[in-house]
Amino acid sequence: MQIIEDSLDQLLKQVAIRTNKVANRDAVEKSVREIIANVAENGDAAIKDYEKKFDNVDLDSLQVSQAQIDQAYANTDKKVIDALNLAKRNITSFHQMEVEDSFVDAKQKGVIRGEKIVPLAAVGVYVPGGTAAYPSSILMNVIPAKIAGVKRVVMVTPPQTDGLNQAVLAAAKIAGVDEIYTVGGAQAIASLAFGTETIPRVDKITGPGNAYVATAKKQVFGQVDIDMIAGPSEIGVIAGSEAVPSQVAADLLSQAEHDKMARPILVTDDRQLADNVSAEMDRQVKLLPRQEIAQAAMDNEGFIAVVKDIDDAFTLMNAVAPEHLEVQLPDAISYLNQIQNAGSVFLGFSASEPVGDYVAGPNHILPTGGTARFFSPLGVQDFMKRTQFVSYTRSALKKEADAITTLARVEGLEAHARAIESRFDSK
Ligand SMILES: NC(=O)c1ccc[n+]([C@@H]2O[C@H](COP(=O)([O-])OP(=O)(O)OC[C@H]3O[C@@H](n4cnc5c(N)ncnc54)[C@H](O)[C@@H]3O)[C@@H](O)[C@H]2O)c1
Ligand SMILES: N[C@H](CO)Cc1c[nH]c[nH+]1
Ligand SMILES: [Zn+2]
Repeated sequence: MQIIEDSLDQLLKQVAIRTNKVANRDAVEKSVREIIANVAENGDAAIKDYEKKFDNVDLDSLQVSQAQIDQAYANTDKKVIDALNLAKRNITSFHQMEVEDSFVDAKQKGVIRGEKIVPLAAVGVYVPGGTAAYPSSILMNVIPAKIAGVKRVVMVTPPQTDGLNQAVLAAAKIAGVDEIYTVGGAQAIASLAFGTETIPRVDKITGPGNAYVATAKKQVFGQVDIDMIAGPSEIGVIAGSEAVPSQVAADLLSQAEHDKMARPILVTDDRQLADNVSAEMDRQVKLLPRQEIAQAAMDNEGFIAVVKDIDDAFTLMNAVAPEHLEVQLPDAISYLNQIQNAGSVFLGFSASEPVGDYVAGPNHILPTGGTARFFSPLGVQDFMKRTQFVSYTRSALKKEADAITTLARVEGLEAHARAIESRFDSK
């Protein structure tokens, strides 16, 4: 990967240029807009056309039957089922800690105030499936939704030319998905946002995907809620001279292999480590089955930055705001409060990123493209909404009536003031 060694100011400028490339984004946005409009107008027929065009599959039916799901579960290797169940246990125990409670406050005489938290009624979860299958992303999407209490979890995933992926269907059964439709890309997002003859319209769409999926979610936001922009994977590693080059390289490649647009970044204060990691990546990438994808990500999106010291490394990484951040430094946990922007953080030499992809328990559906500045990991809160309520007795209202009517008249809203005063008119 390209190594850049410069002052912090220059490196910050480079990061801004690299992470704000618009050329590619414009082309994707245009084609996604067309796909969404076509699906909104032509429903299932448009979906089937796109599935032929992009995934090379002729679809008769879009929905997967319960019998197909049960059969897939029976076909799946017990070792895979056991691993999925272990992941499920850890994801469940972690996400149960996120549950928030409703509250009621009755401290003021005659006034009751509160906030009621309810699950969303129907959500659509996107499970990627273009160049790899993602059973783990089903668990990450669906377990928090079910903990929240969502009744209708609708899963969409691209169809495959060689039939449905059996581990994906098995994971859907383990996670408790309610309905599955084989549709992918922007057309899947459009179908969940607008509804078609077969696919129900949902209240919110969650889940990761490639640039087409992430862009489509952005475009349908408002018609439907979305969780975040969870696009092509990213890994930032901050490492010093104590890190092992072959391990740093392996971790960077673990995310590079997701997508040609994935982004592996190393920031270090040690030029020798930078050279060694670069050489290791060149060696290791040739040994990977997904070499072509990982190499493209390294060439197009990846870089190694050499900074003056570790404080500068954190400043630069906070500007990148990576989806995943590994801190490969001694006493890594002591750096936690230097991290402002990252989707998920992996502390220490053994916390290799894939531990979080599969089993640790925190969610692996995470913000990308610099959006970790303001988005959070997917969680139980994403599947719940809040409604607030108040109740006043007449005498409690009387005490505050003057303040209400004063504020209403300051805003020129006479009807508001009279609504309050009508409670005290003598008739
Ligand atoms: N950020 C996260 O939390 C997270 C988690 C897991 C995976 N991911 C990312 O998910 C992505 C998975 O990507 P994938 O491609 O394997 O599967 P995907 O399901 O996201 O995308 C496949 C779909 O893309 C559409 N598509 C492909 N080329 C197109 C084109 N030229 N025009 C219009 N549509 C087109 C097709 O409809 C296809 O069904 C990767 O980028 C990976 O890094 C991100
Ligand atoms: N690293 C991905 C999130 O960017 C999640 C994943 C699923 N399977 C393997 N990895
Ligand atoms: Zn991964």
